Amino acid sequence: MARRIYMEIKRVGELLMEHVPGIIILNKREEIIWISEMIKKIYSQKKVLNNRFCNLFPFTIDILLYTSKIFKTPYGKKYNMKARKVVDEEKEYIFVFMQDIEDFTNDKIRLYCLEKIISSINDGIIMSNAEGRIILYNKAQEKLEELSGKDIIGKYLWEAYDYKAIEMSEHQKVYKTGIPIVNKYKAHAYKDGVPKYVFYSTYPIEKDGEIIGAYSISKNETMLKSLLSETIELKRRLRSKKISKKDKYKDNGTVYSFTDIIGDSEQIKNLIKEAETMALLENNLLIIGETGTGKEVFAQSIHNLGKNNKEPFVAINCAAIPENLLESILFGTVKGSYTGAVDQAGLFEEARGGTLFLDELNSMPIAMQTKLLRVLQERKVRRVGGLKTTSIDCRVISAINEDPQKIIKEGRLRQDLFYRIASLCLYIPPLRERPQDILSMGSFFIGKYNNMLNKSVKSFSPELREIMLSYHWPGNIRELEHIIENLMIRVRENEKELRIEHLPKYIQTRIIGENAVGKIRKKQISLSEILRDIEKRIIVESLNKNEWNISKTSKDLGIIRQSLIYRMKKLGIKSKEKEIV
Ligand SMILES: Nc1ncnc2c1ncn2[C@@H]1O[C@H](COP(=O)(O)OP(=O)(O)OP(=O)(O)O)[C@@H](O)[C@H]1O
Repeated sequence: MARRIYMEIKRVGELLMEHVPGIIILNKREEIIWISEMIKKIYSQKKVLNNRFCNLFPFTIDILLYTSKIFKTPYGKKYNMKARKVVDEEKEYIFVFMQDIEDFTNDKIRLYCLEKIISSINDGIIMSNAEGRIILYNKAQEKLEELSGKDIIGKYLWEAYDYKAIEMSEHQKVYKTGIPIVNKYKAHAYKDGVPKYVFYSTYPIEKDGEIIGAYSISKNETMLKSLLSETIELKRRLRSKKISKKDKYKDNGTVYSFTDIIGDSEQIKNLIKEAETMALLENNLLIIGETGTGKEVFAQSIHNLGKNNKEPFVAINCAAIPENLLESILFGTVKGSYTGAVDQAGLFEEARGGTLFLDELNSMPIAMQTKLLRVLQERKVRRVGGLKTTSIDCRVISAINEDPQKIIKEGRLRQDLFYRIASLCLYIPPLRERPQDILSMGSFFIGKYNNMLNKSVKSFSPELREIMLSYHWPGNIRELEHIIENLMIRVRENEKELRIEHLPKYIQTRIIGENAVGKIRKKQISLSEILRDIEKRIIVESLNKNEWNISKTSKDLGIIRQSLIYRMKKLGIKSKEKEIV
């Protein structure tokens, strides 16, 4: 019988070894009856078996049953030790577990710990892979969207969220462009027809220069509400103190004026002239332009040229604020109107005498648009929960990043509100329609990062310039700056020219791929020419990088010398190209 139980206990020990490799089994008299392979590496089996535990270790079993202890071997290795009692057929056994502390750096354990952390944090996390399948959905996200991770992990995003088109998936957008989408407030999930709004940002996951997926972090709205109120309160206090006069515009809430606007194209020059005229009028103004085209830059410049430029410029991004909070932020609150509400002026009151800039107005929910329209018509505002009305006395500049006619047709922008906010209209064309500005702004950003990073870059390589001119710049100037920043980080201190190879791989694929496909589509060039062109470009870039040393270049490209020489001949690469690239 005893033998059977011993075999059984030994089997349990072996099974447990999968999880904790260091196991010692003791009988009731605390004599060691079995040890795992890992313990055999520390002590000789002869010395250990049948010996009493207290002869070998500095702790009593009673202590280890009660709490875990760190044990240091004579060689300096540390183990975490704990004990558990097992009673079987009235026999008592004690299992002592020894966990290598450094094991915590093992991938398996690290992964386990990360999973624990992800499931216990307050922020919602959802992650998808390259195909758009959901691979992670934590508990907090379940709470926010009232969906179950069990049901949706493994599904495509568009299946899980019932999107009408794959393009509606922001994760896929981020995966394809590599550009994060930040501070969104939107509902993707619906419970019994009720939208589950979440406040979130989506980021790409980059590994070895390639994007392999995307993830979003969603915030808890209640917490966010109090944070936002605090931020607004802080801003107000800062503004009222007018801390510094060093920056010429600091005390009115702006940083840009027309002199900061860069661009050599006729379009931008005309636009500045148009905007300068509009600055002298006091009508409400609508600025239309894709994301990152400089709508806020123009709005601030217009304010600073206007006669009320000493008064505040107050900006709010309508897409970033939860719907029920937007109303209190714009119109203000009266103490007690909801839990935690204080007597607080809204932004309309804050902007008195100056300008209120409503960015991404097209994201404002329709119900809120109705309230805004009423305020603009009556030119009076009433704080949430209050009875008293206050006259409003500010210029309203709004910005939208979509075609107004289209969103009116789709019912996302009230037509009457559009007429109210768009007495004057300024349209900023996308960067791809003003190629001259791509280069002038590019040079401006080179200068900016030369200063910041202590580098002395002078220009773009001809290849890079060509690619930049034919890329379609969906993120406009913001994206251009992001790309130049990436180039400038990677270019070496002694280099004078930015080249394609200075870009991370995922950006290269994004901009080169599109360039090539664009040319093929326009039938300007055949696929084989494109491939030849890319091959030539990569080889010449690498030759330049390696100062035309054939051995170094072939190593760099991962091909043998002979193959490199053959390809150079085939592609007509001669060393004179050193000067032209
Ligand atoms: N003409 C310009 N000259 C200099 N910098 C510019 C110009 N246009 C845009 N920028 C820069 O590009 C970035 C984006 O500008 P801005 O925030 O004004 O764009 P936006 O159109 O308001 O974007 P969004 O619609 O996403 O709010 C800023 O860093 C700004 O400094």
